[in-house]
Amino acid sequence: MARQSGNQRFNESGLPIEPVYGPDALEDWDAGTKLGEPGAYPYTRGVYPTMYTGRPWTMRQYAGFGTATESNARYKQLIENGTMGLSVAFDLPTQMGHDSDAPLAHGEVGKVGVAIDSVDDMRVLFGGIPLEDVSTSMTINAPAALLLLLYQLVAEEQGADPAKLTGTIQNDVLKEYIARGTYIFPPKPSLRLIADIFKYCRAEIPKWNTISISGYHMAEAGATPAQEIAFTLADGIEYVRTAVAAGMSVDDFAPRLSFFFVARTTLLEEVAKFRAARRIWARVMREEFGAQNPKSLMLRFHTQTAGVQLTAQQPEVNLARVTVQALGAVLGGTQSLHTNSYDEAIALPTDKSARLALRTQQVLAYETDVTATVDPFAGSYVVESMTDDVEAAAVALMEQVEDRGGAVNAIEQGFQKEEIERSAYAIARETDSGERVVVGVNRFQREEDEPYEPLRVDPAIERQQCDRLARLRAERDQAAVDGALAELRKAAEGTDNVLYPMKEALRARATVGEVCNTLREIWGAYVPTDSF
Ligand SMILES: CC(C)(COP(=O)(O)OP(=O)(O)OC[C@H]1O[C@@H](n2cnc3c(N)ncnc32)[C@H](O)[C@@H]1OP(=O)(O)O)[C@@H](O)C(=O)NCCC(=O)NCCSC(=O)CCC(=O)O
Repeated sequence: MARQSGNQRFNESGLPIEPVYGPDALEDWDAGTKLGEPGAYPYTRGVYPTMYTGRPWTMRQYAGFGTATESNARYKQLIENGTMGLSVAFDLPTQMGHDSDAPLAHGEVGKVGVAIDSVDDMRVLFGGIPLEDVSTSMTINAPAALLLLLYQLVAEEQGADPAKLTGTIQNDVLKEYIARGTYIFPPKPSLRLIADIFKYCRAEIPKWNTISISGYHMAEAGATPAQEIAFTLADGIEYVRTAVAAGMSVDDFAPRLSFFFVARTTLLEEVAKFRAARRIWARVMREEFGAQNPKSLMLRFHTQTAGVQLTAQQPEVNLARVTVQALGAVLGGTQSLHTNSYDEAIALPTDKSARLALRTQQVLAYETDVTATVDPFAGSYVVESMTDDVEAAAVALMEQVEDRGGAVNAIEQGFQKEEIERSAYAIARETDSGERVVVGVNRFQREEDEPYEPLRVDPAIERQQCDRLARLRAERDQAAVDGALAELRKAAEGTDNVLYPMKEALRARATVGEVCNTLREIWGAYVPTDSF
């Protein structure tokens, strides 16, 4: 919502927003250079010439909880309801590279996602789902290589050709240091691992999107739209530099970089943000990195509607919020979309709320006219002006990151985190004072909400998962596991690609925790230098 100071109103990025925009707003504006054609440089109008007139975005609902068996059932239900791609949520122990029976995992098994300890669990997770035919996103970062290899192992067991596998691993560790927190190793070995993943995928799984460079979590932590894209693109630049320094040519990996942003209820600014992000990335890739392949210049992105804007009070109102947020993502040209369930501010989505969230996307895709024409806001006085404004603000922030020596150095100096904290504090202050209206929270409240029965994860799941692990350790060929982990250790100490020995260890049924612990012993664990 627009904030006001005196007579001047400001958008979420803190930039002035005028009550009326007219031709004078675009006086020096040149459609040829600012817009180009859809599917052509600078990709302001979208990455594909036909966009949704050719094919709708991928409806990709993020899901996963409890054991692999329960999550498998949810995926099948989503597919039956018309979801177009899978998106796996892992529990915290898996995300941190701990087995379900590790002391640190206690109380967290299966809570915020599915618990995956070994290839046995992965086989159950995708049982009955032909992996050659579905595209799967996995929200996994520090242990991304492991989960990707487990996926490949299960796909191969199904008889799939790895060259045909499509999907995405999040694999974006830099934003974990800034906003999300599931890092394991320090930046240097983390970046080396990411370069190993880029090389491995190019050789073995060439259609896989190797990373999902994410601003979503920064936005959820309070980043403004300009900060969200600036810090995300700055992380992207760091990854490109890392891969180039590791000996790859930019066009060998850049076509498989992907991005992930939030969509807020401030629809006009969000559309401007997506368009600005595409323009900046295309320019950076062409001018700074000399990319030649058009696919290297295209910023392809997934969007999730803003969870932080959902309220526990009067939760059905969230359906309206999610619709507006999703509409912004579509008008901004997203490639893939997750719409949150209306009950997500309270608990894990129920079957019904998950279905309603997907139905929201289907209404937008099939009952409205926004898919009938590409980039409907092109030439709009206000949206083009805002696109320029958000772009300029983001570029200025990216320069501040560069002045600090790039994304990693800026992270080590606490720059991005401090900037985001400042924005989050401003939002909290405005909400408390009522300057920022949140329907049902600081205006239009009700005395009593209707009763709501949330979905809860059964605590017995942890016991079951520990029993599975005990069985696995008793059954497997321990000498084979030890030998494979020794090979992995050797590669991690040297410069060989770690993914090849890692795959053999996982095939021999080494667990996620055992593989990560082997790497922890060599690479150490990251300790944040927090200024808060
Ligand atoms: C690139 C994206 C963004 C989208 O990939 P998709 O496969 O869905 O879409 P796509 O690449 O655009 O399209 C698939 C294929 O169709 C083609 N295609 C699509 N539209 C076209 C058109 N109009 N004309 C011609 N071709 C077209 C593309 O070229 C591509 O083929 P080719 O490939 O052959 O060109 C990917 O990375 C992705 O799916 N990301 C999802 C990430 C995600 O779900 N994250 C959840 C995070 S959840 C989270 O983190 C929040 C909570 C937490 O903290 O845990």
